[in-house]
Amino acid sequence: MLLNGPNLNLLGRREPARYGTTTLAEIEKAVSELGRSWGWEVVCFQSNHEGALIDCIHNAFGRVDLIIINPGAYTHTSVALRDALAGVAIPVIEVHLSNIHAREEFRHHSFIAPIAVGQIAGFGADGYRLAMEGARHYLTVRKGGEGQHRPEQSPVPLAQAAQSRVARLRQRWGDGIDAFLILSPENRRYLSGFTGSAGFLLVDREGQWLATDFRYWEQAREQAPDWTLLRQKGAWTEALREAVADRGWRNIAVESDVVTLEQQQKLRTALPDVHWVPRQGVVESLRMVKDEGEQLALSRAAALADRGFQHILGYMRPGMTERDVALELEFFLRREGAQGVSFAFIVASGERSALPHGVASDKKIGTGELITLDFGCILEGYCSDMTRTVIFGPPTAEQRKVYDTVLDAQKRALDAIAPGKSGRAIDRIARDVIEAAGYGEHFGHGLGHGVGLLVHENPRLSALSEDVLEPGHVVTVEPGIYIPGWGGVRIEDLVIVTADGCRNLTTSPKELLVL
Ligand SMILES: O=C1C[C@@](O)(C(=O)O)C[C@@H](O)[C@@H]1O
Repeated sequence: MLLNGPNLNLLGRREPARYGTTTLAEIEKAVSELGRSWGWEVVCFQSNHEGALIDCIHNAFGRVDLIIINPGAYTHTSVALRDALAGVAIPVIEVHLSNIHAREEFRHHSFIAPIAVGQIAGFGADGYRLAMEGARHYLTVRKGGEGQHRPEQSPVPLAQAAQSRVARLRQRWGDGIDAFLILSPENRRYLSGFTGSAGFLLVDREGQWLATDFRYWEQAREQAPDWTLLRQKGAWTEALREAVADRGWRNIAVESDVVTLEQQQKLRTALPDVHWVPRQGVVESLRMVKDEGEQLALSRAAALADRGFQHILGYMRPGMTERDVALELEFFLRREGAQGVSFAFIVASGERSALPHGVASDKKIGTGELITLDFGCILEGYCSDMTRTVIFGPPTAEQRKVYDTVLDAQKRALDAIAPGKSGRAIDRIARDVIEAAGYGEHFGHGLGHGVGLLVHENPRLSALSEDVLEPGHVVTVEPGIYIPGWGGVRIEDLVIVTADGCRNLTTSPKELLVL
């Protein structure tokens, strides 16, 4: 949606030396046509009245993916316009024809800029085209999906990525190993691209085999074309025995943190001469660093969760049960293309918000209660995870204090994230803030965890963590304060560690939303 504020209807004749000669009608036409060429529908609106602009923004809730706005003089005066934009939580790009920062002092401040994705100023009418380019970039790259369209289901280029993963596995599995047997479903998928629910992988120095049963033979050929397919017809250990038979392998590594006692016995019985070498976390350590395709899938999953939050804000009312809210949220995410949810959603209100993992119950949500919503969805196999705490009705001083403490802790931890920092150090930064505010005993869990094919994986941000952050790590940052009998607050974003800090995949507003 393109919004223009007061006096911009005069463009073309208004101070042409400053604002140019292009009319608003010409700008709106150009923007609409550009949008159409990308398959977008652009709605344009101009008003000289603050209230009319605010009504238009309210109407956009749930219907519009992004707002490009030149608020005119309201830029510098209107808290109400800013609140409307923040309230509907639609991403905003602010545009000005003139460079407001090079003009009178009173034009230097914008009430809109702090809640905007970005600001474009000083390029005349061309600024609107630049804003459109910015919108396109934001919606496709940063938010991970164009417009209201379903998130693109294009597969992460797994087959290609998977080959380099196998090469890295060979480098890392250590000396004296003839082959590696992979039984973990996530590791199987990560290395081969095969998404079926059953099967195993065998990798030696030169070859790679994927065994699966009749249900998946076609799928396996398509998804894992570089793997030699072992058609499993009976017990999986039988297929394994045949595959290993004449190869002369003595030492085969197994995932010691995955293999059950029963599987261990079966392996020993099927291949008594093989020495099964325990190896822990080898593939998992590769999985910690997400490649480009994985980062894209994760950012899409996070963007969909953001849209889910926006949707549920408009749906929630006092008197609904936590379960009503969780169901609607899940239904929305599934309808918008999620393959599944990352975990059973947490919707914890009132005293229940003191339960860090208060899965949605039949409790009715009341006015004045803090409500913690912790949820995520799966796209292309990759999970998202986010938490926001909101309230119906004005917060008490204590609720505000707890909220602000958690927010401060979260922001400081986010600011500190960078390659080379330890998970323990980042956890400490958030914990110090919470301890200093007197709530130390009420923050009993770690600050964050890695997210990928599993919603909880390494690296960890916690007091016990040995992990050191690297570019490509994807972690949650989720401090919380939980006071039994009173309630709690948690705020959680999902971020990618970059070369010089982190990129936040969660873009939902973080100031306390009073519904
Ligand atoms: O009306 C306008 C136009 C403007 O938003 C611009 O586009 O440069 C800058 C504002 O300061 C001014 O009040």
